[in-house]
Amino acid sequence: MWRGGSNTRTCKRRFFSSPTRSRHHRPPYMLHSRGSQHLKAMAEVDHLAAERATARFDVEEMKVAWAGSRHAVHVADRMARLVASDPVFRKDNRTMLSRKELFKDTLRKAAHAWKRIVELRLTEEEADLLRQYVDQPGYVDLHWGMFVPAIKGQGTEEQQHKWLPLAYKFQIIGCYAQTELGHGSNVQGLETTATFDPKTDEFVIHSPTLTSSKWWPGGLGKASTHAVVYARLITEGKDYGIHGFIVQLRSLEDHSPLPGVTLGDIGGKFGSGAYNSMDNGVLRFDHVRIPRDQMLMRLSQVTREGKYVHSNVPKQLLYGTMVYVRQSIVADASKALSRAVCIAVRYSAVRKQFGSQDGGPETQVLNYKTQQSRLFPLLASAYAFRFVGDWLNWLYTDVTQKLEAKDFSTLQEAHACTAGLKAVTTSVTADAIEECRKLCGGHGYLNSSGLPELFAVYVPACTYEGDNVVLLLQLASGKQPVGTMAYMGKVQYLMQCKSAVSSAEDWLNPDAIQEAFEARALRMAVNCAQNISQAASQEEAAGFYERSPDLLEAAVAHIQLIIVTKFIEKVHQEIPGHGVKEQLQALCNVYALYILHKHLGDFLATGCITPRQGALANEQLGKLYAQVRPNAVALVDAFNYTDHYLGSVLGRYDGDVYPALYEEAWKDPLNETVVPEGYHEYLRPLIKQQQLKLSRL
Ligand SMILES: CCCCCCCCCCCCCCCCCCCCCCCC(=O)SCCNC(=O)CCNC(=O)[C@H](O)C(C)(C)COP(=O)(O)OP(=O)(O)OC[C@H]1O[C@@H](n2cnc3c(N)ncnc32)[C@H](O)[C@@H]1OP(=O)(O)O
Ligand SMILES: Cc1cc2nc3c(=O)[nH]c(=O)nc-3n(C[C@H](O)[C@H](O)[C@H](O)COP(=O)(O)OP(=O)(O)OC[C@H]3O[C@@H](n4cnc5c(N)ncnc54)[C@H](O)[C@@H]3O)c2cc1C
Repeated sequence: MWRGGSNTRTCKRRFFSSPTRSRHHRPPYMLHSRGSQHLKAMAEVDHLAAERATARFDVEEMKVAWAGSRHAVHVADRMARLVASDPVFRKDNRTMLSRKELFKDTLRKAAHAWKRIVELRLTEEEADLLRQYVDQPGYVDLHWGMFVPAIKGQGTEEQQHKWLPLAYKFQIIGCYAQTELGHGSNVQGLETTATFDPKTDEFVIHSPTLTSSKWWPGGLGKASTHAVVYARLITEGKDYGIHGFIVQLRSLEDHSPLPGVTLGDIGGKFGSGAYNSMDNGVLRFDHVRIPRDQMLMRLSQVTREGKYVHSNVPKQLLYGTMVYVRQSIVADASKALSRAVCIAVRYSAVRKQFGSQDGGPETQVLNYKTQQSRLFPLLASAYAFRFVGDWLNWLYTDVTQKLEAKDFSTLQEAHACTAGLKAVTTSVTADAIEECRKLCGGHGYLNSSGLPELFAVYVPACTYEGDNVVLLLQLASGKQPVGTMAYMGKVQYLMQCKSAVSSAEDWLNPDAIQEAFEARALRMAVNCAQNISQAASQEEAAGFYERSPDLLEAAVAHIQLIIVTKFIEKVHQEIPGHGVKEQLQALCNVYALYILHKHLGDFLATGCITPRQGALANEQLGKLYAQVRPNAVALVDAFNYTDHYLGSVLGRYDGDVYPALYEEAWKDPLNETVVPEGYHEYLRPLIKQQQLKLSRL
């Protein structure tokens, strides 16, 4: 009832472009020179072979651990290769396309993807993987990711019967129109109205103010024919708050807006290429009439007479589609992060700087301890997010089954976990992609590194589906010591326990880690509660408001505890494959001790550990980095990404970076002519003028 969608593991949401200007306009000397032959010969070398040879574990088995099963590896392999081998899905110069070209290319790719899905009779799992590997944000993401789930979760059986077959066959295209110009986070503050007219048995959908214009919905701007619109339900003169309605926006004959509907795209967004393939839209209604049965009536109904009836279920079930997407965003975080880390690790193994003695080899930058201390925690985080994402998917499935049986007991826990994990994993991932760009030095700033676009596509995840700060503040309400909060039941012990760690090796004990993280999270929560009651002698809300920055930090501590706990639990399981478990154990320790080191202030201020124990954790972290180093390239190989999906000259599997960088540069439109456009207009007159001046001197 609450979930809106299929619980297939969901992932990225992008669709991509074919280059329309991919000709190499190289100067003649490039085409026939010895240099060119040299580049060709170089391309046959696997520059990372030596790195792969040092791995102390079975990479194929690690692929299984990462993907979740042998079947998952196999299906992902097939879909990735299907996309990589199809010229329509080329994406190598997407950042050079104009907005219009990019959007048209997105439509083309989506149509082609659908054709292949139908021709090959792909399963839902395969189709979704294909969508991910096409890797270009587009209307289909919102159609499948939010429109369909909203109808499934909030529509009655009859409504599902009527609308879902149309959506499944793309006879209609839908989007999720909730956010308005004036309100996004505050859903209860939305202004669009849906007023019931008993005379005609219709709702009148209206945008009463400028700020009530729908603003942001993906797929709305140009593609969608329909939307699930969230509006204030008014009947018998009373406002019953926000409800969902299916509204047709465009003609199914010629795609023109229906009478009373004004809509368009909201304009260019951050970065080149990136999320600009998506038509985020604006929408206004001028007294648009829809039949009463287009209100999504699973949770509450309006009768023919106009009487409002609310089923005996929590009203927050209306937010179910958002919860569904939030859990899929957590699964996606590990994908985006692992892509960035894969690029940075491979490139760091190829790149050499300094350290040459008497003409000997220079040092691979991956050997610098500073590079390791910046990069390996991100590698560990990718694995940590992967496993916590799997767990969250399980939790989501579990709560959905309970809700079907009218058991609402785990609703709050599921909401808090999805909100908190969405906030923490997306914030860390966005920062980590930028860090990976820096880890790749100057070349990381080139579009051909893949990192600028990955960042630009990813960073709005910190905002959409709930601003991360707003979501973290949700954790502060309604805490009961159940599920992931169960440790709070040990309040007496955790408030006074002292860590027994006395050597660096002691930090390898999962119980020591677990206890320190539990004590820190609990003490921060208790401190907040005490401070709130002190700050607000009169009213709790005032104290909450006053101490909300501390609440944020306490919420992050709680979520980090969940991530650490789920990683530890994963490593305790049976994991087949030579050395696989040991590597995951090392990464789990890196993740936990890195968080401990980074947030040392919290652990010290709450008295969970001593400064000496903090120093020992850092000492152990250094040892773990040395352990990870020979396995680093193999650990990113285990993500099993094709070069097409990575889309990075720096992250190439063969590590043959320099010829690729060199080749890529010549594809830039600026290199289509040897003498640039504008030379005769602006450069030549300037130079000539200066020459003339000089000759007069
Ligand atoms: C061609 C190819 C074909 C391929 C076919 C393949 C098919 C495959 C199918 C799978 C595809 C999957 C694709 C997925 C891809 C998805 C891509 C998505 C891209 C992202 C787009 C982004 C979209 C959006 O951004 S939509 C808009 C999102 N907006 C928000 O998130 C708004 C945030 N605000 C809120 O959520 C709320 O307003 C909130 C929670 C901040 C405050 O709410 P409110 O004011 O009502 O409540 P409170 O007073 O704060 O709380 C009261 C009470 O309720 C509890 N509560 C709040 N929310 C919930 C909840 N959701 N559940 C349960 N409980 C909740 C809250 O904790 C309080 O509890 P108390 O106990 O009373 O304290
Ligand atoms: C790329 C993209 C795609 C999107 N797609 C869709 C879509 O398909 N459908 C749809 O309906 N919407 C969509 N959205 C809208 C998105 O869900 C909202 O932008 C998001 O929920 C944040 O809301 P807001 O813009 O109102 O931010 P605001 O709430 O205005 O945030 C501004 C600042 O205020 C702070 N803030 C707000 N409230 C509080 C508080 N209570 N306490 C402390 N700080 C607070 C925030 O932390 C932030 O720093 C999309 C947005 C983006 C960027």
